[in-house]
Amino acid sequence: MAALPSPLESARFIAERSRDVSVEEEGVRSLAEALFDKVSAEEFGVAGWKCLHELNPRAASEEAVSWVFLVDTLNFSFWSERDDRKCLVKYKGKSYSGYWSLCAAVNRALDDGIPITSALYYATMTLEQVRHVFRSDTEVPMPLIEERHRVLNESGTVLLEKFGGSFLTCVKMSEKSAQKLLRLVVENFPSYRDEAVFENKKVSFYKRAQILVADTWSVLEGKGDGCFGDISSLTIFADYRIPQVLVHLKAMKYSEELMKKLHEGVIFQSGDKQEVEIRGCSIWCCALICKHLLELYEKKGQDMSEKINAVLLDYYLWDYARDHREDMKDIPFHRVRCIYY
Ligand SMILES: Nc1nc2c(c(CN[C@H]3C=C[C@H](O)[C@@H]3O)cn2[C@@H]2O[C@H](COP(=O)(O)O)[C@@H](O)[C@H]2O)c(=O)[nH]1
Repeated sequence: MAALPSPLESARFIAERSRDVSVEEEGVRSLAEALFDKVSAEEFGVAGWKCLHELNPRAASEEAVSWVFLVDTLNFSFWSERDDRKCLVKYKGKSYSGYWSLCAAVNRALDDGIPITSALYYATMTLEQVRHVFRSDTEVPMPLIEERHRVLNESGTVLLEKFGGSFLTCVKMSEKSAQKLLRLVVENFPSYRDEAVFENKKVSFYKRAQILVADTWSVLEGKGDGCFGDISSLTIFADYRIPQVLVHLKAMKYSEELMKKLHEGVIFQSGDKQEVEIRGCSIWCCALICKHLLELYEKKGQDMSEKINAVLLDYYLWDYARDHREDMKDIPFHRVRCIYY
């Protein structure tokens, strides 16, 4: 399979030609300055993945890696048409929405003795079993449940046939290279092939493949099989929350025409020109923020290349978006129904 341009090369290509989305140099600079003190905090580092999120596994075991693979295989499209009618999953007395509703449903199933993180189980799960495991505690079901069923069967079958049913085996084959693991995932698991065509050129985003590598790095705490020497080569993960927060923080800007469509709640198709511009510019914008942050520290004689990378910036911005929903309500997120993000 001929390799496509990397997500970073794709992002640069898109940002240089984008018409409805622009990266705001001044906004990038001031956001980097605003983040300057935050990045040296403990929770900004890889430890934040566990200490900030109660549903994430505590262990760094094979089972924890299997949890990550299952969750990131289903890590797409949680947004609801109406904010007052959405899928919620109750777990240990707390109600979770969006991405966290997925994690809550997985942990609920495990507590109920359902081996949901085992490829042997989800490779042959029926649609009814998937509906049961990922059932909502409201009348609104989790979106794209049929696609989730298909993707589970497909990924479980590949994991059994090629990696002995264990994603840790795939991780070990990457020999501590994030890029090699990314390639192994994209080449072997079709649902992770998050690609598009922009101005007649193939481009890649690999949002779920990259977040899978990042979450594997996080769950293994950057140690042992998860000690990826090239983790900084990953980009942010082009979902529907990061663009929203970048526009809110004025590092990125939408044209009036695009903003109008977003306010009208237009549903975009995966691969639409404006959708590709939103995703490509988000990746490029965050690459520039990381670059500025490193330069700001360099000026102070500090090499922060171990502490600042697109993965940690992404996690911070995504959590920020979660915690500032109310402040961001004037910036609509772009709506796509797809299995890629
Ligand atoms: N760029 C980026 N996108 C991310 C994540 C995560 C979950 N990662 C967390 C887990 C541990 C880490 O510490 C992260 O905090 C989910 N998503 C995407 O968001 C969307 C769901 O949003 P909402 O409807 O509001 O729940 C959907 O496209 C989903 O694929 C991330 O980290 N980065």
